[in-house]
Amino acid sequence: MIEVSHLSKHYGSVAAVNDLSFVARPGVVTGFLGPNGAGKSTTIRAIVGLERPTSGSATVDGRRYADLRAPLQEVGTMLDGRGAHPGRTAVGHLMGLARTHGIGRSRVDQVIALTGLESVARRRVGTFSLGMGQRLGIAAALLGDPATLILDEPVNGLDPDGVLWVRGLLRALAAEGRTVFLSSHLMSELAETATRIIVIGQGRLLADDDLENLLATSERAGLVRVRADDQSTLATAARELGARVTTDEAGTLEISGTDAAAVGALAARLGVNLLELSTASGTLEDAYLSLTAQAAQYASNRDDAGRGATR
Ligand SMILES: Nc1ncnc2c1ncn2[C@@H]1O[C@H](COP(=O)(O)OP(=O)(O)OP(=O)(O)O)[C@@H](O)[C@H]1O
Repeated sequence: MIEVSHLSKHYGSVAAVNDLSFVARPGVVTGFLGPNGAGKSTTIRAIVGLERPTSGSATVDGRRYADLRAPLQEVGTMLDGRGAHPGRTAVGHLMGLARTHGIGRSRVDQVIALTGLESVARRRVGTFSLGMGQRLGIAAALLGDPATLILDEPVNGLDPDGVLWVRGLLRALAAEGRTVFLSSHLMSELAETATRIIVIGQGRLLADDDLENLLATSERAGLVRVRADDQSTLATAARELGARVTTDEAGTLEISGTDAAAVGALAARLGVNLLELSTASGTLEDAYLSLTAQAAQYASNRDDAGRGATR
């Protein structure tokens, strides 16, 4: 379990992380999301002991990273897929890490097999594609069979097969009871892999919720999309019943304030033939954009209020 409690990190006058608290639980894939500069890397670096917090704390299973007896066996991290020396082979890199932690050759072979690197295990890391480098980073993170995994952008550079493989692997690792914490700027990817989402902006917590709940807050959730042979008659009637009707770029009607069954029944009463009738599900992207827009609005109101007070 990862616990971040009232964590703040200031660089001079910049508050990279500002009184941030959240918990990433075992058995769950937790996604960590935020715009560029939101403070994700700083938070992750504080969790793995690479940054000293200005105040607050970040612990793994109740202990600071620096106090872990065998970090590799407790927390697997992939902060940079290209962490290995280019002149080393994949197996050489993993053996080097394994030796410092008393991990045997058989575990090295296991993680090489698990990450699909058998055919390139003896190639120099400098010749690896971005995707192979990511697989090697994941292999290194798994080496100590840790209960907690922290992965920064794990699907970066992977081909579609690789992306599917990472999704399956991370879900399986969480299903074994591990804490899986990953950051990604690919929202659709996070929505496919994580079931809990933490969103930060300007160093502060914006949301910490189950994916399902976040998706339900998306403005598009429940929007009825319809194409028909006489859209203007249908649109007028729907508006008269109090629904809000807009048209997307492709000419499809998007109706809110009602549901698909009611729109279907209305069309039948009017004698309008439906060509398509569906209900849009929310996307993480929508939910995220509305959260970050609210945060920007709040910040600008706060700034305005501050300016007003000094006038
Ligand atoms: N060593 C540092 N010195 C000064 N400022 C820093 C330092 N590291 C980060 N910052 C600043 O802190 C803020 C948060 O940066 P951070 O890298 O944690 O964000 P991020 O969410 O990881 O962004 P990205 O998605 O772009 O990697 C930014 O304004 C950044 O410029």
